[in-house]
Amino acid sequence: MKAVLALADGRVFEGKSFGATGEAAGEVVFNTAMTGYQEVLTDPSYRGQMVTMTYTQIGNTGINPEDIESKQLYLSGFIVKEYHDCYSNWRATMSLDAYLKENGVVGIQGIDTRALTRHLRDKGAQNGIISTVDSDHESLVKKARAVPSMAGLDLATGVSCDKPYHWTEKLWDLEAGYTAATPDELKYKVVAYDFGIKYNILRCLVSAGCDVTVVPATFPAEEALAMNPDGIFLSNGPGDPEPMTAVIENIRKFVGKKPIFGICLGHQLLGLALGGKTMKLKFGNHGSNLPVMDLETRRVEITAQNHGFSVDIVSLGHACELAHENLNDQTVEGMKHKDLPIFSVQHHPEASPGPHDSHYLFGRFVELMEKGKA
Ligand SMILES: NC(=O)CC[C@H](N)C(=O)O
Repeated sequence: MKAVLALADGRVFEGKSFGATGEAAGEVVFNTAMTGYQEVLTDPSYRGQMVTMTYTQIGNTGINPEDIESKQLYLSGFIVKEYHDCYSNWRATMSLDAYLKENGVVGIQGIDTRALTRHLRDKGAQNGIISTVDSDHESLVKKARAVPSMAGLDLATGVSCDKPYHWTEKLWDLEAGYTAATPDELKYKVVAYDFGIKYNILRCLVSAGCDVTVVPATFPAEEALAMNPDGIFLSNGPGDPEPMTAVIENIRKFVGKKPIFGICLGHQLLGLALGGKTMKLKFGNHGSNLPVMDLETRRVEITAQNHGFSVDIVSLGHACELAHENLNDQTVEGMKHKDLPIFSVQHHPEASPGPHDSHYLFGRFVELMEKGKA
């Protein structure tokens, strides 16, 4: 069946349908990871977006029940060059096509994803429509233009959990698979704010020795402080951080009281809570091969990223300093408070399926909590 992708600026790509049929809308972004499409599909931070993979063959490893990053698929469309229905992996239980169909995600295959990526890189990420029911270019472009802009959208509050819960699962082990931590392994009490949290972040926290209670985005700081945690964690999530004013106000109440660690949206919300500003980037960074320098050690790490917004470090004045820098576009990759045990990164140190270069950041959080206890 024919499928068409139309962008708001009038560019149109014709391809073939895979996954669910129908019509989907969202901001079109490109992801440069060569592996891990399943993690992309289940990353809540992609809510409201349609993702094109720059890697050309997608589907080869099928879908398995262990590599999901959340309870459902959040992106609204999936765009690939060459879909492979014949999958091969020892853990796979179904094909990507069947998975997208089961979850109602519209896909398009057989388009020139290199041309699409170059277009997005030159013109910037923009809204689009994938359709299997309308093939009229003019009508589709019109629909793409009517999609609301990502800037100004609070999408995170809607993907958060409803009530607090406890997480005990550790990182995956080749022989044992996923196992739960025993109480004696968990030394640091952490309240983790869920703005669309990825499972592997929770596993990294637990494997680093954290006793994790996950709480909804709107959970009052007073109640979190009453739990007497050793540290506060702020998660990744979709959308623009700026409209999340109540959440930002809530985060401010932890400053000076507890060690804080933020990842991606959590990092941006922390920047805003500390009085800084955020901005939308031209096309952002989405992939698992992005070089970053830790300015403290001068070590370069290859990171996984998925963001369209960024913190303006200058707007933070003298409170925070730049701690990590993106070596591709020189954007703010991490910051740390000059006087308080507070730090955050724009990239994803939990990176599942990898790279694991930035795993040490969970250790840094634990060190801050250990100092706080002492
Ligand atoms: N992965 C994330 O947390 C993404 C943060 C935010 N939604 C952005 O696009 O920049």
